[in-house]
Amino acid sequence: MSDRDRQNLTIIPPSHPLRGRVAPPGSKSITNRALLLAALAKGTSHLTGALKSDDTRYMAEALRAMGVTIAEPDETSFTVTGDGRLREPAAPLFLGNAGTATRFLAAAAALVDGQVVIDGDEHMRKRPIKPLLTALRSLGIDATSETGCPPVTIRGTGGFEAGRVEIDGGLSSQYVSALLMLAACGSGPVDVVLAGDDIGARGYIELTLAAMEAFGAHIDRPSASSWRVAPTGYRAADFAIEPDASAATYLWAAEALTGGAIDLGMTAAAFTQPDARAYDVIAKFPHLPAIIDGSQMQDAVPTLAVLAAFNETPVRFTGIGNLRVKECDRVAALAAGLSRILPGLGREEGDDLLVASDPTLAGRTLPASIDTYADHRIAMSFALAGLKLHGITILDAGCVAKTYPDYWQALGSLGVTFDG
Ligand SMILES: O=C(O)C1=C[C@@H](OP(=O)(O)O)[C@@H](O)[C@H](O)C1
Ligand SMILES: C=C(OP(=O)(O)O)C(=O)O
Repeated sequence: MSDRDRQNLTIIPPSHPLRGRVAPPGSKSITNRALLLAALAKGTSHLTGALKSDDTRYMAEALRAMGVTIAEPDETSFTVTGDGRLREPAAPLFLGNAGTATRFLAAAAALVDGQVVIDGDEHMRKRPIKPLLTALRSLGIDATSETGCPPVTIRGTGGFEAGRVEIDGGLSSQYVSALLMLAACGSGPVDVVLAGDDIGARGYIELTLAAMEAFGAHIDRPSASSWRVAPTGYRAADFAIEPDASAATYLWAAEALTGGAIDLGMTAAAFTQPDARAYDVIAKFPHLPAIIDGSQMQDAVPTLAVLAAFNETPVRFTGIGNLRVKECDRVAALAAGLSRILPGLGREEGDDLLVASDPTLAGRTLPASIDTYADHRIAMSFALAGLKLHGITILDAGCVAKTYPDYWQALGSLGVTFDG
């Protein structure tokens, strides 16, 4: 099927362990950081190993609309030429449901001398951005939204007041990353300081700092919750993007569930993204721990939750409150999808997800249509259930195009077949 099809797919459980070689696509998180940093740099940057998917296309298109030249020499490369400035776009920037693009550009738009409207689809319009706007305003930037979610209007003056900015990253670490990337373009040093709840996925901040440094930024770390960013701006760089660790989790889980061997072309230890932590948890299957704290590997939680259904013993997922403000309410979507397979298999308790687990599930016929709520991770994780059960249908299977357009082909290359 093509990337854009919005069709339903029934997975036929393979009668053999999944074996073969599948290289996951480039990291979404790193590609969208690199695109922005390269766009803010003077000169030409070559990004290789990049992801080409809905989320990165939205980012690239938005940057083009702000005057950046972006060529695509091949399927995994971008050549980005900037002059250190972003220009006022002629129309609102539409960013679909790409959280990274939306949050990162809402901050970077402060560098435009003019007005930028940042908008997304109906899902993005429910994802909070107010803490980021509050922080931008404290830097003297005119940033508003009527609902606390996109659409957002930034009326920039081409710069901002350097100084100190506090940010509450409790709902999304992307707010912190967005401010950090903006901070290097100030007229003086900027202190970015965490306020309120600690951020869940700290690993994403490390990814941001590493990408900034690769494009010439200087960052001091006076404490575990503050960063001093020097006013260096960015310089063009040749930058290799590693494969996507969240995408890798589906392959690791497929391997564990079927007793197969899938060669991803790199070891789990070689990833710098937070979701690579899931590898060690998946390796324990079918003896997953009774409690899994998902806070530091949030995007891997759907993968782990579906795997947990086939575990020997039940699993409680904690630290996942902000999964409710991702592409959909993932705590609710996981509980609903699991319970569609077998009533009570998944249950919400506060913000925790309880997976009842049933080691006798494998091999059964349990017809279930899984509503994906246009969420790529719900589609990709429930496909794993279809490797062991007859009758699993993924609705709107094309939504995987957000971050892994070739997902179904990848499973197909391992011998999985589909109806639909
Ligand atoms: O910075 C990033 O690249 C990301 C941060 C996480 O989001 P939150 O910080 O909103 O939790 C993660 O879920 C998202 O897929 C990518
Ligand atoms: C939460 C996700 O994406 P984003 O916030 O970048 O839209 C995700 O990819 O699981």
